[in-house]
Amino acid sequence: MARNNKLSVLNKMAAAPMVPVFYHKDAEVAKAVVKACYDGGVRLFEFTNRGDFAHEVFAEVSKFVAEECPEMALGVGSIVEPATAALYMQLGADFVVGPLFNPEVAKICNRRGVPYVPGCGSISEIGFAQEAGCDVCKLFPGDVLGPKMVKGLLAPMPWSKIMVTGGVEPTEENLSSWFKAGVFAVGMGSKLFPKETIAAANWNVITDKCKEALSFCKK
Ligand SMILES: O=C(O)C(=O)C[C@H](O)[C@H](O)COP(=O)(O)O
Repeated sequence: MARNNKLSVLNKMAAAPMVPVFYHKDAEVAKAVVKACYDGGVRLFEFTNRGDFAHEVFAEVSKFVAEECPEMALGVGSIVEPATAALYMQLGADFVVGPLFNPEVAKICNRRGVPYVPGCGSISEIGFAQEAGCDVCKLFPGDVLGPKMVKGLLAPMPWSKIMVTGGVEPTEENLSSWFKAGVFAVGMGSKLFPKETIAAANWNVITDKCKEALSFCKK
C-alpha cells in the first residue's frame, strides 16, 4: 500500500515541483539515484515500468525509500493499463503516471486514493482526465507541445494542474519558460540523468543538478 496519501503527494508536488523520471534494471543503481535526488531536495520520484522485471526492482527501491528517504513519495511511470497499475500499487506506488490517459487506470487509482497523472496531448484529453478524477495531468510530449499550449489551456481552464514531461531540460531558460507558462510541476528523465553520469556512478553530480534545477522551478 502507498505510504503517502493523495493530499501528501499533491502537497509535495506543490512544494518541490520537479519529478525525476528514471529506470534502471539494477536495483542498487536505482537506489543510489533515488538517494542522490533526495539529497538534492527531490520529494517525488517516478520509477518507470520498463522491462519485464521492472516491478521487482521497484519493490526493492520502495523498501529502500521507506527506510532511507522518509519524505520521498515513490511513483511508477509508463503505466498504460489497469493490471500493471494494480501490480505497482500493491508494491506501494504513491502515484501512477503514464504516457496516455486510460479511464480504467483512473478507476482503480481512485478506488485506492492514489493520484493518477495521465499523459495528455490535447485539451479535450485533459478535460476527460479531470472528469475521471485526475488532479494533475501530464502534458506529453512536452517539447513537441510547448509552453504556449500550457498558457493557452490555462486561460479557459485555470483550475488545471499540469505536469509537463518529455524533453524538459534542467536549465534556467527551459524551466523558467515552463513555469512562466503556468505549469504546476515538471517531469524530467534523460536530461537530468545523462548516461555517462550514471555509468560513472557520479551521484554527487546528480544531487547538485537536482538542487540547481529545483532552484529554477519558480512559480
Ligand atoms: O514513461 C512515461 O510514462 C513517459 O511518458 C515517457 C518518458 O519517461 C518521459 O517522457 C521522460 O522524458 P525525458 O525527460 O525526455 O527523458
